[in-house]
Amino acid sequence: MQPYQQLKRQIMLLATLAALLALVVSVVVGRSVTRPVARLADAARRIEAGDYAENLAVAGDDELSDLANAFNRMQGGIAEREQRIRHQAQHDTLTGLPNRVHALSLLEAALEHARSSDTRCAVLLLDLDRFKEINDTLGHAFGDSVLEEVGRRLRNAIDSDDRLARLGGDEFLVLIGDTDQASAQERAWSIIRALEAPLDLSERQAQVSIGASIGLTLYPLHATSADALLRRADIAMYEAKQAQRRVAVYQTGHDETHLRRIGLISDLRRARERDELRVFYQPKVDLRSGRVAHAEALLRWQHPALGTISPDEFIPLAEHCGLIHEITAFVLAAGLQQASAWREDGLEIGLAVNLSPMDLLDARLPDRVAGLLQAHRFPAQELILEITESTVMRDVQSALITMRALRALGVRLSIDDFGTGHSSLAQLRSLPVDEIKIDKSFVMRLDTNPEDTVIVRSAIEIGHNMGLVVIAEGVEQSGSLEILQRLHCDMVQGYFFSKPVPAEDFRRWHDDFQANASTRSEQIA
Ligand SMILES: Nc1nc2c(ncn2[C@@H]2O[C@H](COP(=O)(O)O[C@H]3[C@@H](O)[C@H](n4cnc5c(=O)[nH]c(N)nc54)O[C@@H]3COP(=O)(O)O)[C@@H](O)[C@H]2O)c(=O)[nH]1
Repeated sequence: MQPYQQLKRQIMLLATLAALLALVVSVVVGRSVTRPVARLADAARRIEAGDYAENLAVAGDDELSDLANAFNRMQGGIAEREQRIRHQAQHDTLTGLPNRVHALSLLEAALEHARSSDTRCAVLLLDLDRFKEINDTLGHAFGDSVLEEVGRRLRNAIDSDDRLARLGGDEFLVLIGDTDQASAQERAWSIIRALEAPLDLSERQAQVSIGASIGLTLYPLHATSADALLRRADIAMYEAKQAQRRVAVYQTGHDETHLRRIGLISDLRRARERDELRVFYQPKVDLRSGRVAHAEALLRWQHPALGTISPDEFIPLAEHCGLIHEITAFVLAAGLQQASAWREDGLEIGLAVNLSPMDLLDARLPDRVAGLLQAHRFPAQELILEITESTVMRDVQSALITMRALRALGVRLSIDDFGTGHSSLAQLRSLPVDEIKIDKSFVMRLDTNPEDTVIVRSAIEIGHNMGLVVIAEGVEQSGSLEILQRLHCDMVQGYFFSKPVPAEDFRRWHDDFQANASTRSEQIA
């Protein structure tokens, strides 16, 4: 029995040892599998939380190491894609510059820095001139190339500490830290100069000239919040554009004008469909025949709340917001319809219509004019289009293309506001025009200001030497009329004859004028 008991104890001992060994082995094996799996689970949680900083340590070359390597590659891929998405959300795809959203956070950061370091910073809002025409006439792809090149020029023009962004469309923002007004203005001018040379669009084998206007505000002088600084920079930019000053610093108190402007722009978009636009007519009188040669179409806006708005105020707004082509088309159509109706009714006069600077850069204008002349069966030579001298001189080459195309239709052209645009005689001689209109600022005080007589006399001589018809506008007094007759001016226009009036009043005025022809010829002759 004893040997049996001993054997049994030995078997029990061996069995216990075997069981213990199995337990130890299973714990060791289990740990070598669960530890890496737990580390992978931790890494997955980090990635989920957006933390891609740490890679998993990889040792050995078993299946678990392969899995860890795959995890690291996946983490790298996600990090890269996330970085790309973040960059795309904050940058403009065309120029690669920070976009509006990012620009605002850059501005907030710049303001925060200026506040904490008690320094000043400047906001420069840049808007390209003529970009809309380039886009409209040469196409959006061409416009995109222009924006890319402008982005490159601006990058080169700014200092390394400045921040540059594209706010959208043709609007760019430059932030300058730790600066003062004089230095910021100097920087603005160097940016303007950088855009002066024609843009070389090599991929399109084209060159295009484009200018810019910059509005400037300073923190904390002009405002302390990002929103107000940007808004006031926009006000200054508009003023720079209107006054053709290129760079303007915000002037305190100009916000109300800006608010009225914004309101008017939004109302102007609906003015036509609400039937608030009216064309008035003012006579252009031929001094030799004593007859009315043309009726000049002058637009009026009858605003339902603000009353009559002057074209001096709303035409620049229409140009700014891209409505001017629509407005010009409206005046041309309404004027031609009215003048045709008068002609059918025995009143054989021509029509004069004003073109705005932007119309002259619109390559589609000649076709539109041709279509309207045909639609109203109006003789082309009886239509005279008035273009201001400064408009033509701003971009003579582009203006010439449209002017020649209009002239080819038989339409006549007049240089309006003559004497104010500083054009040289050589430039004038090269223009395909038929008439010059001496600006009213030289004519209105002709009877009392001898210096004006000198200017008007030389303008008449210049016009006649070039074989052009000369008209003087702003004739208010009989004394001025007499001087113009003595100086052999061909035509006159002004309140002395009639203010611009609605079509029915014009017709009545004209019939009276004709009926009193003999009395008048004594007066005029
Ligand atoms: N592109 C377009 N421009 C237009 C259009 N309609 C008008 N305008 C331009 O707006 C400016 C102001 O025009 P308006 O208030 O109509 O003034 C005209 C005349 O009333 C004024 N005038 C004429 N005679 C006299 C005068 O004896 N005294 C005096 N104080 N003012 C007078 O001059 C304006 C005519 O200007 P002009 O075109 O130079 O002949 C003006 O620049 C208009 O051109 C439009 O449809 N499109």
